[in-house]
Amino acid sequence: MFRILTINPGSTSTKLSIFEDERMVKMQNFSHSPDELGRFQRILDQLEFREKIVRQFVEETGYSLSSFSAFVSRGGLLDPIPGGVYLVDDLMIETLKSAKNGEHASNLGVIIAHRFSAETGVPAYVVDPVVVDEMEDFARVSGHPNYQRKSIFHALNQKAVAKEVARMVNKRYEEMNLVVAHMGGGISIAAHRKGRVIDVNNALDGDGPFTPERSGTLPLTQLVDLCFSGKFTYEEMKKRIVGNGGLVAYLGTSDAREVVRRIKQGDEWAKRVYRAMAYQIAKWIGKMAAVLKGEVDFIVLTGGLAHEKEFLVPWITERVSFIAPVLVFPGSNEEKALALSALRVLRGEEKPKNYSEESRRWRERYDSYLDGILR
Ligand SMILES: Nc1ncnc2c1ncn2[C@@H]1O[C@H](COP(=O)(O)OP(=O)(O)OP(=O)(O)O)[C@@H](O)[C@H]1O
Ligand SMILES: CCCC(=O)O
Repeated sequence: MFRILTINPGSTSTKLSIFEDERMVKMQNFSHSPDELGRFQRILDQLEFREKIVRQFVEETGYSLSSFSAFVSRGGLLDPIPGGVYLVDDLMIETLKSAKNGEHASNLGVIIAHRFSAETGVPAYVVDPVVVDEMEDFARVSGHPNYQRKSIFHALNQKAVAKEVARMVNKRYEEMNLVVAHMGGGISIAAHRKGRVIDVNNALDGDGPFTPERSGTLPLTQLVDLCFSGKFTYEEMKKRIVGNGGLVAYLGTSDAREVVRRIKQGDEWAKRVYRAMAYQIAKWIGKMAAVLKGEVDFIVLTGGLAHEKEFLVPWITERVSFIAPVLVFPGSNEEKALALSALRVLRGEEKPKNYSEESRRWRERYDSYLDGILR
């Protein structure tokens, strides 16, 4: 029997679980209030706080860290790599500690898993980090040679749900074309072609539909004007894009349940904003259907917002169901996806990838793309 600890830190939560083979024996979602996290200036400063939670969670089960077969975490803002399972290595930790690709709560999970591994000799893995990049070169072209589109998205849940759909219809993921919309605090909408995510909005950097807490794509010239108006600092402008954008900016809440409550009480403004979010999501699904040349087996809605079946899901569905059947997988399948990936490696069914090698290979391909673009 293999015992696996999954570590999944999000912007407002730390989700932990323990699996024994395929069986989940414990799962807990620790929510962190803005007050609790507000005392930390940088995400990296939360490391000890989050690590303590993980240690306590394990201690309460009565297991020792050395009784585990693997520690596995959702990866963070590493250098771009293809999807898969990766052995955590020193280069990964260096990349995340330097935050050279930015800060994200998922950076912490990898560092914690690596610490546990150093302490016990048990291997640590990362699965489908947010930087998974399988984009076609076409999709990287932004409209100006100085700017390249990037692939940053909910790779772990997107791939887990896509594989679940394939299983459901007795096909392999590599045989299917899907448009998957992960709709959480951030929203990513991706074209999966035969097992590769060939295009997706950058869910973290102001690209895509607006979301509960992010602005998505904004009118560029207005944004530039505001940046140079002298009214806002760099940090304030960034916060308008991620954190205080979207529903938070329009309605003062990121909670879809609160928005639904207001709509039911007759709040027409809340209804208009929420409907606009559904409209933008539908437009991005349409874009990804065009990427797949209309050859779409299913459209898949997932993430926390996919629970909201009274307004949001029907509003999206009415605009996109002409493309392909719409499937709804509320919430996320991340814990199971992490554990099953580690299990495949532990059983010798899959070989973990090497981060240093894959990121170097990606960089070489990217450099040759850039040579073409900047020529
Ligand atoms: N049962 C539910 N009914 C309606 N809305 C819900 C429900 N559960 C969660 N949501 C909404 O889903 C959104 C958050 O989704 P989720 O929990 O997937 O986000 P997250 O994990 O914080 O961020 P991300 O998915 O971007 O990593 C919020 O707007 C929340 O109000
Ligand atoms: C970018 C993917 C994860 C998130 O939205 O925070």
